Amino acid sequence: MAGGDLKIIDKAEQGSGYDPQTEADRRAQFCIVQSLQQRFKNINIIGEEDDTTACPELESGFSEDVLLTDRLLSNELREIKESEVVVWVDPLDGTSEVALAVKNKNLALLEQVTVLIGVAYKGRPVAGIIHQPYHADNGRTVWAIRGCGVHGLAPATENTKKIVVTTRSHLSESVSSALDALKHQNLADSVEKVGGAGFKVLKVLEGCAAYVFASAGCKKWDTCAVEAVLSAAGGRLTDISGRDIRYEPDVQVNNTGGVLATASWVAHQEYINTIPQEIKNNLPEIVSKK
Ligand SMILES: Nc1ncnc2c1ncn2[C@@H]1O[C@H](COP(=O)(O)O)[C@@H](O)[C@H]1OP(=O)(O)O
Ligand SMILES: [Mg+2]
Ligand SMILES: [Mg+2]
Ligand SMILES: [Mg+2]
Repeated sequence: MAGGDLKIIDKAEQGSGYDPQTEADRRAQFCIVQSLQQRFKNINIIGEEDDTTACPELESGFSEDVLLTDRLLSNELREIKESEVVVWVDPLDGTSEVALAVKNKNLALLEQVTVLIGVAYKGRPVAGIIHQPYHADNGRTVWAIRGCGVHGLAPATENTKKIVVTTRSHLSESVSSALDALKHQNLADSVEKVGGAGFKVLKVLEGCAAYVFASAGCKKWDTCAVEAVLSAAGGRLTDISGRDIRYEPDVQVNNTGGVLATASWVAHQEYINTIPQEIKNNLPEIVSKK
Protein backbone atom coordinates (compact mmCIF):
# COMPACT_ATOMS: atom_id res chain seq x y z
CA MET A 1 0.00 0.00 0.00
CA ALA A 2 2.80 2.38 0.85
CA GLY A 3 4.32 1.76 -2.58
CA GLY A 4 1.03 2.69 -4.25
CA ASP A 5 0.84 -0.55 -6.30
CA LEU A 6 -0.83 -3.60 -4.77
CA LYS A 7 0.36 -5.82 -7.66
CA ILE A 8 -3.09 -7.39 -8.03
CA ILE A 9 -3.62 -10.72 -9.78
CA ASP A 10 -7.22 -11.82 -10.46
CA LYS A 11 -7.48 -15.50 -9.46
CA ALA A 12 -11.08 -15.88 -10.70
CA GLU A 13 -11.67 -18.31 -13.52
CA GLN A 14 -12.99 -16.61 -16.62
CA GLY A 15 -16.57 -15.44 -16.19
CA SER A 16 -16.69 -16.18 -12.47
CA GLY A 17 -16.42 -12.72 -10.93
CA TYR A 18 -13.38 -11.10 -9.37
CA ASP A 19 -11.04 -12.77 -6.87
CA PRO A 20 -8.07 -10.50 -6.25
CA GLN A 21 -4.73 -11.48 -4.74
CA THR A 22 -2.27 -8.72 -3.84
CA GLU A 23 1.42 -8.67 -2.97
CA ALA A 24 0.28 -8.31 0.66
CA ASP A 25 -1.57 -11.68 0.49
CA ARG A 26 1.52 -13.35 -1.01
CA ARG A 27 3.98 -11.88 1.50
CA ALA A 28 1.77 -12.42 4.56
CA GLN A 29 1.24 -16.08 3.68
CA PHE A 30 4.97 -16.62 3.23
CA CYS A 31 5.67 -14.98 6.59
CA ILE A 32 3.00 -16.93 8.50
CA VAL A 33 3.75 -20.33 6.97
CA GLN A 34 7.53 -20.06 7.23
CA SER A 35 7.36 -18.71 10.78
CA LEU A 36 5.14 -21.60 11.88
CA GLN A 37 7.23 -24.22 10.07
CA GLN A 38 10.39 -22.89 11.66
CA ARG A 39 8.98 -23.74 15.08
CA PHE A 40 6.70 -26.70 14.29
CA LYS A 41 8.27 -28.99 11.70
CA ASN A 42 5.48 -31.55 11.46
CA ILE A 43 2.25 -29.60 11.37
CA ASN A 44 0.15 -29.52 8.23
CA ILE A 45 -0.44 -25.95 7.06
CA ILE A 46 -2.98 -25.09 4.37
CA GLY A 47 -2.95 -21.51 3.13
CA GLU A 48 -5.21 -19.72 0.67
CA GLU A 49 -2.52 -18.60 -1.76
CA ASP A 50 -0.67 -20.87 -4.17
CA ASP A 51 1.86 -18.18 -5.00
CA THR A 52 3.85 -16.46 -2.28
CA THR A 53 6.58 -13.82 -2.22
CA ALA A 54 9.57 -14.24 0.07
CA CYS A 55 9.47 -11.84 2.96
CA PRO A 56 12.72 -11.53 4.93
CA GLU A 57 11.30 -10.90 8.38
CA LEU A 58 9.90 -14.03 10.00
CA GLU A 59 8.26 -14.12 13.41
CA SER A 60 10.21 -16.08 15.97
CA GLY A 61 8.59 -14.82 19.18
CA PHE A 62 5.24 -15.71 20.70
CA SER A 63 2.68 -14.04 22.91
CA GLU A 64 3.36 -14.58 26.62
CA ASP A 65 -0.40 -14.07 27.16
CA VAL A 66 -1.03 -17.53 25.77
CA LEU A 67 0.98 -19.10 28.56
CA LEU A 68 -1.31 -17.47 31.13
CA THR A 69 -4.13 -19.75 29.99
CA ASP A 70 -2.03 -22.88 30.44
CA ARG A 71 -3.83 -24.02 33.60
CA LEU A 72 -7.15 -24.06 31.70
CA LEU A 73 -5.94 -26.27 28.87
CA SER A 74 -7.53 -29.71 28.72
CA ASN A 75 -5.35 -32.80 28.83
CA GLU A 76 -6.64 -33.80 25.40
CA LEU A 77 -5.32 -30.58 23.83
CA ARG A 78 -2.13 -30.69 25.88
CA GLU A 79 -1.33 -34.09 24.42
CA ILE A 80 -1.88 -33.25 20.74
CA LYS A 81 0.96 -34.33 18.49
CA GLU A 82 2.25 -31.97 15.80
CA SER A 83 1.26 -34.45 13.10
CA GLU A 84 -2.40 -34.25 14.22
CA VAL A 85 -2.59 -30.49 13.74
CA VAL A 86 -3.94 -28.78 10.62
CA VAL A 87 -3.52 -25.01 10.45
CA TRP A 88 -5.77 -23.12 8.03
CA VAL A 89 -4.23 -19.78 7.02
CA ASP A 90 -5.98 -16.86 5.37
CA PRO A 91 -3.07 -14.41 5.13
CA LEU A 92 -5.43 -11.56 4.32
CA ASP A 93 -9.18 -11.81 4.53
CA GLY A 94 -10.99 -8.96 2.84
CA THR A 95 -8.62 -8.54 -0.11
CA SER A 96 -11.39 -6.94 -2.21
CA GLU A 97 -11.80 -4.33 0.50
CA VAL A 98 -8.06 -3.55 0.48
CA ALA A 99 -8.17 -3.14 -3.29
CA LEU A 100 -11.24 -0.90 -3.06
CA ALA A 101 -9.83 1.13 -0.17
CA VAL A 102 -6.74 1.99 -2.22
CA LYS A 103 -8.63 2.57 -5.46
CA ASN A 104 -11.20 4.92 -3.88
CA LYS A 105 -8.85 6.35 -1.25
CA ASN A 106 -11.39 5.20 1.35
CA LEU A 107 -9.17 4.07 4.20
CA ALA A 108 -12.18 3.40 6.48
CA LEU A 109 -12.69 0.13 4.55
CA LEU A 110 -9.38 -1.19 5.86
CA GLU A 111 -11.08 -1.92 9.17
CA GLN A 112 -12.67 -4.92 7.39
CA VAL A 113 -9.31 -6.58 6.74
CA THR A 114 -8.16 -9.42 9.00
CA VAL A 115 -5.51 -12.13 9.12
CA LEU A 116 -6.95 -15.52 10.05
CA ILE A 117 -5.09 -18.48 11.52
CA GLY A 118 -7.18 -21.46 12.58
CA VAL A 119 -5.95 -24.61 14.29
CA ALA A 120 -7.88 -27.81 13.69
CA TYR A 121 -7.60 -31.16 15.47
CA LYS A 122 -9.65 -34.23 14.54
CA GLY A 123 -11.33 -32.16 11.84
CA ARG A 124 -12.70 -29.45 14.13
CA PRO A 125 -11.34 -26.03 15.17
CA VAL A 126 -9.62 -25.90 18.57
CA ALA A 127 -7.91 -22.52 18.40
CA GLY A 128 -8.11 -19.40 16.30
CA ILE A 129 -6.56 -16.01 15.78
CA ILE A 130 -8.31 -13.06 14.16
CA HIS A 131 -5.82 -10.24 13.74
CA GLN A 132 -7.29 -6.90 12.69
CA PRO A 133 -4.36 -4.71 11.64
CA TYR A 134 -6.34 -1.51 11.07
CA HIS A 135 -8.47 -1.49 14.21
CA ALA A 136 -8.13 1.83 16.08
CA ASP A 137 -4.52 3.07 16.22
CA ASN A 138 -2.47 -0.10 16.52
CA GLY A 139 -4.74 -2.96 15.46
CA ARG A 140 -5.85 -5.81 17.70
CA THR A 141 -5.50 -9.56 17.98
CA VAL A 142 -8.53 -11.56 19.07
CA TRP A 143 -7.82 -15.21 19.85
CA ALA A 144 -9.19 -18.24 21.60
CA ILE A 145 -8.24 -21.77 22.52
CA ARG A 146 -10.98 -24.31 23.27
CA GLY A 147 -11.66 -24.21 27.01
CA CYS A 148 -9.43 -21.17 27.59
CA GLY A 149 -11.79 -18.29 26.79
CA VAL A 150 -11.76 -15.44 24.28
CA HIS A 151 -8.96 -12.88 24.47
CA GLY A 152 -8.54 -9.41 22.97
CA LEU A 153 -12.26 -8.63 22.96
CA ALA A 154 -15.14 -8.92 25.45
CA PRO A 155 -17.96 -10.65 23.54
CA ALA A 156 -21.40 -9.02 23.68
CA THR A 157 -23.96 -11.03 25.64
CA GLU A 158 -27.14 -9.42 24.29
CA ASN A 159 -28.56 -6.71 22.06
CA THR A 160 -32.03 -5.21 21.78
CA LYS A 161 -31.84 -5.28 17.97
CA LYS A 162 -31.00 -8.23 15.75
CA ILE A 163 -28.53 -6.89 13.21
CA VAL A 164 -27.45 -9.40 10.58
CA VAL A 165 -24.21 -9.00 8.63
CA THR A 166 -23.69 -10.36 5.15
CA THR A 167 -21.40 -10.08 2.16
CA ARG A 168 -20.62 -6.73 0.55
CA SER A 169 -19.07 -8.08 -2.62
CA HIS A 170 -20.64 -11.51 -3.24
CA LEU A 171 -24.37 -10.80 -3.07
CA SER A 172 -26.58 -13.26 -4.94
CA GLU A 173 -30.23 -14.17 -5.21
CA SER A 174 -29.92 -16.95 -2.62
CA VAL A 175 -28.19 -14.62 -0.15
CA SER A 176 -31.02 -12.09 -0.55
CA SER A 177 -33.78 -14.72 -0.29
CA ALA A 178 -32.29 -16.12 2.92
CA LEU A 179 -32.13 -12.60 4.38
CA ASP A 180 -35.73 -11.89 3.34
CA ALA A 181 -36.91 -15.05 5.10
CA LEU A 182 -35.06 -14.03 8.28
CA LYS A 183 -36.53 -10.51 8.16
CA HIS A 184 -39.99 -12.01 7.79
CA GLN A 185 -39.55 -14.04 11.00
CA ASN A 186 -38.12 -11.05 12.91
CA LEU A 187 -34.68 -12.64 13.03
CA ALA A 188 -33.10 -9.74 11.12
CA ASP A 189 -34.20 -6.25 12.16
CA SER A 190 -31.60 -4.77 9.83
CA VAL A 191 -28.90 -5.99 7.47
CA GLU A 192 -25.36 -4.63 7.11
CA LYS A 193 -23.19 -5.47 4.13
CA VAL A 194 -19.52 -5.63 5.06
CA GLY A 195 -16.44 -7.41 3.72
CA GLY A 196 -14.46 -10.37 5.03
CA ALA A 197 -15.39 -13.45 7.03
CA GLY A 198 -13.10 -12.35 9.87
CA PHE A 199 -14.65 -8.90 10.12
CA LYS A 200 -18.20 -10.26 10.02
CA VAL A 201 -17.49 -12.62 12.91
CA LEU A 202 -15.91 -9.74 14.86
CA LYS A 203 -19.20 -7.87 14.29
CA VAL A 204 -21.13 -10.87 15.66
CA LEU A 205 -18.82 -10.97 18.69
CA GLU A 206 -19.47 -7.26 19.23
CA GLY A 207 -23.28 -7.24 19.18
CA CYS A 208 -24.62 -8.31 15.78
CA ALA A 209 -26.93 -11.32 15.91
CA ALA A 210 -25.73 -13.31 12.92
CA TYR A 211 -23.54 -13.59 9.83
CA VAL A 212 -25.46 -15.10 6.95
CA PHE A 213 -23.89 -16.22 3.67
CA ALA A 214 -26.30 -18.49 1.80
CA SER A 215 -23.95 -19.07 -1.10
CA ALA A 216 -20.81 -21.04 -1.94
CA GLY A 217 -17.43 -19.29 -2.32
CA CYS A 218 -16.22 -19.08 1.24
CA LYS A 219 -13.36 -21.49 2.05
CA LYS A 220 -12.10 -23.42 5.08
CA TRP A 221 -9.41 -20.79 5.78
CA ASP A 222 -12.19 -18.19 6.01
CA THR A 223 -14.06 -20.10 8.73
CA CYS A 224 -11.62 -22.22 10.79
CA ALA A 225 -10.15 -19.44 12.95
CA VAL A 226 -13.41 -17.56 13.31
CA GLU A 227 -15.35 -20.66 14.29
CA ALA A 228 -12.82 -21.39 17.05
CA VAL A 229 -13.16 -17.86 18.44
CA LEU A 230 -16.94 -17.67 18.08
CA SER A 231 -17.56 -21.02 19.76
CA ALA A 232 -15.27 -20.05 22.64
CA ALA A 233 -17.61 -17.04 23.06
CA GLY A 234 -20.66 -19.34 23.17
CA GLY A 235 -21.73 -18.70 19.56
CA ARG A 236 -22.12 -21.20 16.72
CA LEU A 237 -20.87 -21.43 13.16
CA THR A 238 -22.23 -24.05 10.75
CA ASP A 239 -23.28 -24.21 7.12
CA ILE A 240 -26.75 -22.82 6.37
CA SER A 241 -28.31 -26.25 6.89
CA GLY A 242 -26.85 -26.50 10.40
CA ARG A 243 -24.10 -29.02 9.55
CA ASP A 244 -20.69 -28.76 11.17
CA ILE A 245 -17.90 -27.63 8.85
CA ARG A 246 -14.98 -30.10 8.71
CA TYR A 247 -11.29 -29.18 8.67
CA GLU A 248 -9.42 -32.42 7.93
CA PRO A 249 -6.41 -31.92 5.65
CA ASP A 250 -7.99 -33.78 2.72
CA VAL A 251 -11.42 -32.15 2.92
CA GLN A 252 -12.79 -30.09 0.04
CA VAL A 253 -11.65 -26.50 0.64
CA ASN A 254 -14.93 -24.85 -0.39
CA ASN A 255 -17.69 -24.31 2.13
CA THR A 256 -20.29 -25.44 -0.39
CA GLY A 257 -23.04 -25.40 2.23
CA GLY A 258 -22.72 -21.64 2.88
CA VAL A 259 -22.05 -20.09 6.29
CA LEU A 260 -24.29 -19.22 9.23
CA ALA A 261 -22.67 -17.79 12.35
CA THR A 262 -24.73 -16.70 15.34
CA ALA A 263 -24.00 -14.88 18.59
CA SER A 264 -24.31 -16.64 21.95
CA TRP A 265 -27.53 -14.78 22.75
CA VAL A 266 -29.56 -15.89 19.73
CA ALA A 267 -30.94 -19.33 18.86
CA HIS A 268 -28.84 -20.74 16.02
CA GLN A 269 -31.44 -23.41 15.23
CA GLU A 270 -34.16 -20.78 14.67
CA TYR A 271 -32.03 -19.16 11.98
CA ILE A 272 -31.37 -22.56 10.40
CA ASN A 273 -35.06 -23.47 10.47
CA THR A 274 -36.05 -20.17 8.86
CA ILE A 275 -33.78 -20.43 5.82
CA PRO A 276 -35.93 -21.91 3.02
CA GLN A 277 -35.35 -25.57 2.13
CA GLU A 278 -34.95 -24.70 -1.55
CA ILE A 279 -31.88 -22.60 -0.76
CA LYS A 280 -30.47 -25.39 1.40
CA ASN A 281 -31.02 -27.91 -1.41
CA ASN A 282 -28.92 -25.75 -3.72
CA LEU A 283 -26.05 -25.70 -1.20
CA PRO A 284 -25.32 -29.39 -0.57
CA GLU A 285 -22.94 -30.84 1.96
CA ILE A 286 -19.34 -31.38 1.01
CA VAL A 287 -18.82 -35.02 0.14
CA SER A 288 -16.00 -35.05 -2.35
CA LYS A 289 -12.38 -34.77 -1.29
CA LYS A 290 -9.90 -32.23 -2.59
N1 LIG B 1 -16.63 -16.35 -4.50
C1 LIG B 1 -15.55 -16.20 -3.73
N2 LIG B 1 -14.32 -16.36 -4.24
C2 LIG B 1 -13.24 -16.20 -3.47
N3 LIG B 1 -13.25 -15.86 -2.15
C3 LIG B 1 -14.46 -15.68 -1.62
C4 LIG B 1 -15.66 -15.82 -2.36
N4 LIG B 1 -16.67 -15.57 -1.54
C5 LIG B 1 -16.13 -15.28 -0.35
N5 LIG B 1 -14.79 -15.34 -0.38
C6 LIG B 1 -13.86 -15.13 0.73
O1 LIG B 1 -14.64 -15.04 1.90
C7 LIG B 1 -14.52 -13.75 2.48
C8 LIG B 1 -15.89 -13.30 2.92
O2 LIG B 1 -16.68 -13.07 1.78
P1 LIG B 1 -17.51 -11.74 1.66
O3 LIG B 1 -16.60 -10.59 1.98
O4 LIG B 1 -18.06 -11.75 0.27
O5 LIG B 1 -18.56 -11.93 2.69
C9 LIG B 1 -13.94 -12.86 1.40
O6 LIG B 1 -13.23 -11.80 2.01
C10 LIG B 1 -13.08 -13.82 0.64
O7 LIG B 1 -11.87 -14.02 1.34
P2 LIG B 1 -10.46 -13.34 0.88
O8 LIG B 1 -10.66 -11.86 0.97
O9 LIG B 1 -9.52 -13.90 1.88
O10 LIG B 1 -10.20 -13.83 -0.52
MG1 LIG C 1 -8.78 -14.34 -1.56
MG1 LIG D 1 -10.76 -14.97 3.20
MG1 LIG E 1 -7.50 -14.19 1.83
